[in-house]
Amino acid sequence: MILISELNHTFKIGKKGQEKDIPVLRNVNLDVAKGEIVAILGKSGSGKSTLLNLLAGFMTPESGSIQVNGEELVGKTETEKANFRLQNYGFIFQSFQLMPGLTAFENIELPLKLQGVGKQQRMIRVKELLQQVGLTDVSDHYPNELSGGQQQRVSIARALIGRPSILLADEPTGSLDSETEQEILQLIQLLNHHYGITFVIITHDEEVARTAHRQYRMHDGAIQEEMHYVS
Ligand SMILES: Nc1ncnc2c1ncn2[C@@H]1O[C@H](COP(=O)(O)OP(=O)(O)OP(=O)(O)O)[C@@H](O)[C@H]1O
Repeated sequence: MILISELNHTFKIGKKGQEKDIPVLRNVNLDVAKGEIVAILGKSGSGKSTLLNLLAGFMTPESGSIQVNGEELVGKTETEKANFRLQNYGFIFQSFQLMPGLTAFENIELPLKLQGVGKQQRMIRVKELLQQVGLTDVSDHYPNELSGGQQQRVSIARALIGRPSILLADEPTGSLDSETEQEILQLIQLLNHHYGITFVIITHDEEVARTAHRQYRMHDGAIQEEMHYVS
């Protein structure tokens, strides 16, 4: 489903003519099968966000290949990449990124509204998602009237609105206490199990990584799959 091969990326910083190269990803290889939860672990600065940004198509790598659902992402135009994202990906962020002036229902509904989907269809789909993430009772609450865990549930429902096959999550439980973190991790597992959604989760939290089927660890821009031996 996702096949990243020989991916390299270098940032250039500093004044024109005196640029300095910052190599950030070195020969990264990674694969994610359909229906898997894969965690990418690593300390701050190891290159996790850069890898996620490349996988999302927000940046172009210096070299290498990123194939998703059989399509090569590297070389696509910005418009092609935007369409590709709409069709394949949903995003979850540490900071939820909800619109404060919209209710839970309206936040989830917004992407469909922007795509011009009719009211009747929007109602059906949003109600279905509210139920899936367990928020039916608070659908008319504004983000500041919801707990952190509930806000993250809204953002997960919003990420699912376009029926993506892959959710890309950047520290999805990073702003939550450990009890709420467990609830969100259980929701991720439920969505994976019942609806076959593939998850790529970047995190520095070993607890989060344990919910994944497989883990990769990044260190100074290099990546290695963690091996688990059963004694
Ligand atoms: N736009 C940029 N220009 C130059 N250097 C950058 C840029 N973005 C990231 N870097 C550098 O690349 C390295 C990897 O950063 P990245 O954000 O990918 O790490 P990370 O593992 O996600 O860290 P964190 O967990 O703190 O978010 C760091 O040394 C960072 O300073």
